[in-house]
Amino acid sequence: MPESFFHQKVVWITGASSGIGEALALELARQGARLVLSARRADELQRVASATGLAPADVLVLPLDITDEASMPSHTQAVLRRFGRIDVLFLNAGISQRSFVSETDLSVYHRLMAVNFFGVVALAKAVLPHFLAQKRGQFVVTSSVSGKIGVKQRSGYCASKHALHGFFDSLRAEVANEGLRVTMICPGYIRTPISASALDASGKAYGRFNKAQAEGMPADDCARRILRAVATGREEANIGGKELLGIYLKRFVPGLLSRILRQRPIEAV
Ligand SMILES: NC(=O)c1ccc[n+]([C@@H]2O[C@H](COP(=O)([O-])OP(=O)(O)OC[C@H]3O[C@@H](n4cnc5c(N)ncnc54)[C@H](O)[C@@H]3O)[C@@H](O)[C@H]2O)c1
Repeated sequence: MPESFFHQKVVWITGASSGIGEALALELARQGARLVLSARRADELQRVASATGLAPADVLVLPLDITDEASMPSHTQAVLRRFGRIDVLFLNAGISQRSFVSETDLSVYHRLMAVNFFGVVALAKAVLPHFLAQKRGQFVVTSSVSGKIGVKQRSGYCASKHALHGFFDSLRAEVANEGLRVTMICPGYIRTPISASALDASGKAYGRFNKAQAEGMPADDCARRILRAVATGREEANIGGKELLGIYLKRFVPGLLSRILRQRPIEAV
């Protein structure tokens, strides 16, 4: 990958306070990007900003709650006032789920869709007019293997990630001739604290670290692969270990995948 791709680019990352977003921030800084770091916790974003080693002029800490849809245009204006443009938008913030459909409160589905889908759509729509005006810009969306297949205890999470593919495939078709790009990232198991903040059946934090993530791909390795996919203009990239096999089974032998997923013990997910 030409590491110069991100040099001096203005890159906005949501979910930058932890996990994949934090790893993206550190690697992008190393590759010479200017960064906007967003998530809810200002102190954690400040910690990441310091860790990048960027000069204050090259990094903006912009706390936001992605579910506050109405505030996305003003946050976008704040970035434009500071840097004058946005080149790449990483729509990465997200939360997961650990609960069976039969036990899950409807409010949990609303929350998952608010964070993982409607918040993402709201920010993408706020930035879109700017991308169209400059006839350039790249949306990078962190979906998941769960955006391609449905698995136990993730009904709302899978639904929200599947929805992203429908929305952003449509957007890609609409704006491709305007010079805009959309890259969908489908990670498998990545070593981050995502399971700790996952919602249980009543919407409380699950609070535990799952073995699958603990033994997954290191977040910095994932971040480097994401950046390679973005720099080479990929429309979609699957990143992870043997769990990616599920995506290919779904495409070519869906009946076999369905049998495997039915028999899969809960502890393995
Ligand atoms: N870790 C994995 O195995 C894995 C696999 C596939 C996809 N993903 C996806 O990767 C993305 C990043 O997750 P991660 O694994 O780094 O987990 P993480 O929990 O470490 O990071 C999630 C980030 O999203 C932010 N966030 C959550 N709710 C928010 C809100 N309402 N407003 C603003 N920011 C909010 C968090 O503060 C955090 O910065 C998510 O979209 C997740 O679905 C993760």
